[in-house]
Amino acid sequence: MSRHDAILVEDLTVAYDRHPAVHHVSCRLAPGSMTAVVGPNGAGKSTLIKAIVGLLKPAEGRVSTGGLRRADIAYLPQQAEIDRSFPITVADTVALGHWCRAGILGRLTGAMRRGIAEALSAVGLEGFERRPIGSLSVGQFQRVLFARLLLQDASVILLDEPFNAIDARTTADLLDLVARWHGEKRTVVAVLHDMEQVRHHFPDTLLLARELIACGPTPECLTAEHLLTARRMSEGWNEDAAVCEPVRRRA
Ligand SMILES: Nc1ncnc2c1ncn2[C@@H]1O[C@H](COP(=O)(O)OP(=O)(O)OP(=O)(O)O)[C@@H](O)[C@H]1O
Repeated sequence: MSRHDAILVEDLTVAYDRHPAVHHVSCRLAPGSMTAVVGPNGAGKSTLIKAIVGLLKPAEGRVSTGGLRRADIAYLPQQAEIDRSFPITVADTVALGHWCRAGILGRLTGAMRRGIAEALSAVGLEGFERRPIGSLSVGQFQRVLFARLLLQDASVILLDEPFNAIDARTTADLLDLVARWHGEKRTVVAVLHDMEQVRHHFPDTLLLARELIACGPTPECLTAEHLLTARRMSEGWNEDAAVCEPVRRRA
């Protein structure tokens, strides 16, 4: 695991067809922090995560990932964005965690295979190596993706709605893994909808409604007042008319 400086988001605007989904957001995610990203539907949470990973380019502002290489940043997209019809085994899916580091031309060594077996055991899927991923339940597949994250050994781990449609038992097991990563001083950022989960497990929160409402210790961010502000801003947002001024000046 590589050490890194804080992740800095500075005056970030990310737009789709020039309509901003994230609007002039600035925040700092300290190394080793564990932050929940929350906000109403369509608030820009996934967009912010994708911009931090580098999958979306800023229309304005910038993201600095503390001197890390792309391989040091692990990203788990929403399950809905992952094609499970691809005929690939559990072992090969988990092995992708190695390829992120070794490159796809590397060979699976005996040590790597042991690593895969250990990671599967850690997520409660011992002996699942040969199963095709298409045959797994939603919860089992999420466990596989967490095993892959374990192998990737990244300094920064970004999770987009990791517990959406996941059963309570699996959620509890995977939350334990997230807490373990936090204990290992990795930087964890997770998009979440369950406020109780956030209050219980995430020391820091970033509340978004396209613009930043609050960022910092969870008890200070998740106040009734901030949540109301986020809801009102989200309801008041005009999808069609909101071409970002700085973007328009540039065009
Ligand atoms: N690929 C895309 N093309 C055009 N617009 C998009 C695209 N992806 C997202 N958007 C729009 O950007 C806005 C923010 O979407 P985003 O998915 O980032 O929000 P979110 O907070 O993650 O939402 P949810 O909680 O519903 O998952 C929404 O209005 C959405 O419709």
